Amino acid sequence: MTLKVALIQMNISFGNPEANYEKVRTKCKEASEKNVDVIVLPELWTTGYDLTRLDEIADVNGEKSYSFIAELAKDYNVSIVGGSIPKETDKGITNTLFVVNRKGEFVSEYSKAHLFRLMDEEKYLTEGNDEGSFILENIKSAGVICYDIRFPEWIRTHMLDQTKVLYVVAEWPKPRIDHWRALLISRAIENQCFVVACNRVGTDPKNEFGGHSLIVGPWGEVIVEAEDKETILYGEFNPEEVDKVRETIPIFTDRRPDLYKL
Ligand SMILES: NC(=O)CCC(=O)C(=O)O
Repeated sequence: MTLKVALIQMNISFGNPEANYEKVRTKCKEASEKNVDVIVLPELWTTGYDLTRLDEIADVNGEKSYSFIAELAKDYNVSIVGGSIPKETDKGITNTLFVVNRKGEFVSEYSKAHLFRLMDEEKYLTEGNDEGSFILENIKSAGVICYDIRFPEWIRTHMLDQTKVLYVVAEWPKPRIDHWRALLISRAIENQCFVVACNRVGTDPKNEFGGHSLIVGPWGEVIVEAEDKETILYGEFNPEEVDKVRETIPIFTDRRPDLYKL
């Protein structure tokens, strides 16, 4: 079975949720016309990194964004890895990814575990403490957020249970786009999984973002890759290929956790 995915590599209107909702609505409609199974959005797509105004513009309990995405999923008969949004909770504002299926039903949510100091996240956001594993389109999957990919032990934690697809949603700046590519390819090779990674483009007052959304296969091959312009990146792959790679080089059998200081 092949999985058809669409990655919405968009510019994000700084601190302007209404403009971003409208853009996401248009892009999801366009992607759904290609009969994709899964649509993926970038990190903090409702607000961008307008962190100093999160008290005003974060989504209370994530309710508005969640219903918006659930409605789109139902209308267009598509599963959605809904990027992430700033979610106002009792414990603070989290950078939260949520996933809905084709019926618009809630599948899972995950709050970014590693906050990125270089972009002041730790001053305005509260870190998550739970894993991002879920089943989507009958495939064992996981979703993490941007800086999380620099922590191979965290990604490995998600991969120990036959997970086949890792979704990554990001706002990754252009000056480190080589890291983005290298880290994603490394995570795919070392975990023998598909990596489906959606970045944003454009600028905000402090950063220029690098795009290069991509899909990597379990041998580390780049299946499709965007440039640094706004686009919808389409890709198709068979998640079962993971099993062949894991049989050929059985790293999950050969690993020696008894030796590792983790
Ligand atoms: N939004 C992010 O987490 C950015 C991470 C990043 O740029 C990095 O170099 O890591």
